Amino acid sequence: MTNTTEGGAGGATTTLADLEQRAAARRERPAYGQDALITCDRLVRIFTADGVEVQALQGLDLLVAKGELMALVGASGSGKSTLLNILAGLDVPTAGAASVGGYDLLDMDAKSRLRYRREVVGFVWQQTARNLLPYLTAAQNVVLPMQLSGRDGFRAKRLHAARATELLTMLGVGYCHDRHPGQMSGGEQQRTAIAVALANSPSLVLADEPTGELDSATGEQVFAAFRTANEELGTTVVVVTHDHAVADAVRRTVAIRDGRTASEVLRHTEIDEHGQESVVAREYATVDRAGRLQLPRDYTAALSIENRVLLELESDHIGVWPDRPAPPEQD
Ligand SMILES: Nc1ncnc2c1ncn2[C@@H]1O[C@H](COP(=O)(O)OP(=O)(O)OP(=O)(O)O)[C@@H](O)[C@H]1O
Repeated sequence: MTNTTEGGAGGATTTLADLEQRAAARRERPAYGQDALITCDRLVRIFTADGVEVQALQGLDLLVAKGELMALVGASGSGKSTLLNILAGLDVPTAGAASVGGYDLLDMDAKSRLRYRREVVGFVWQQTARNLLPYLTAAQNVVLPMQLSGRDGFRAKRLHAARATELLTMLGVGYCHDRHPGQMSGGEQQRTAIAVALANSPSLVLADEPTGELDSATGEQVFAAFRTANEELGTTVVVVTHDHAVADAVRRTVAIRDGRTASEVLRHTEIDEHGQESVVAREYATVDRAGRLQLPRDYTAALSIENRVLLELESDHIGVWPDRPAPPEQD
């Protein structure tokens, strides 16, 4: 039997066998985010302050693969810190789904939340003073999270001390081993903070504006330390930043607008016919799970697009046209 239906845009004929094939392909498609380290699926976070609701995240979708080094950017108030706090296990979303390394961030009891925060994720804050305890040396600061995660005894102590030395050296601040934060520069403190975040070998390190308080040369050194952690240890790194030098130095920069991922820039290296290497950046708009797309504001403004557009499906692209009033009918 060959039932046929008229297809949508092109009016092509679809057979029953085609439909069965499509249904089978859909069944076999891997689940959303199956291979990702971070999966955010229609994530919502609503805050209520003085009886007023603020929708900080409004159905945010994001996948981050294991081993990525990526940046999150966006205007003030777009929801970046809210997302980072959720991924850090410090805040709980109102709705949607979020998981990191198999931990469901909406459904963790107090014990697993503590284990998650100690062992799966490391965090570096913008304020250097918030990252380190002032009365401990750099090495003691790095040892602390290892002690807190429960391993103790003489052998453990030796291993902790050796790991602290190794991490500080790897990040270029081995010479700060016995210094207190007050005896270190802002950049040295931030690199030590990265060592602290890496102490328990987390899969993920999150950083909120880690170069925000630093001059550009020092900021570059701190970013280089994140890159070292990513390349040497394979740690996935997500950095929220307003710093163009950081946003331009990663392979993937995701922009958040009004609590949703709006666009992303992907960069790759190309080699021309003379063997010259150059980094090529392409900007993409994000299509969410429901097929929604945010058009860039300057594009909509340039064509005076307001509340609707005409769409035309072509064989290899979709045309988006401003809605123009129909010309007056001729008598
Ligand atoms: N605890 C809270 N209570 C009430 N509203 C909040 C709370 N935290 C964040 N918000 C609101 O949620 C929205 C998103 O805030 P968020 O801090 O995530 O933005 P952001 O993109 O990190 O901004 P910035 O770049 O200025 O740090 C803002 O409107 C903010 O005022």
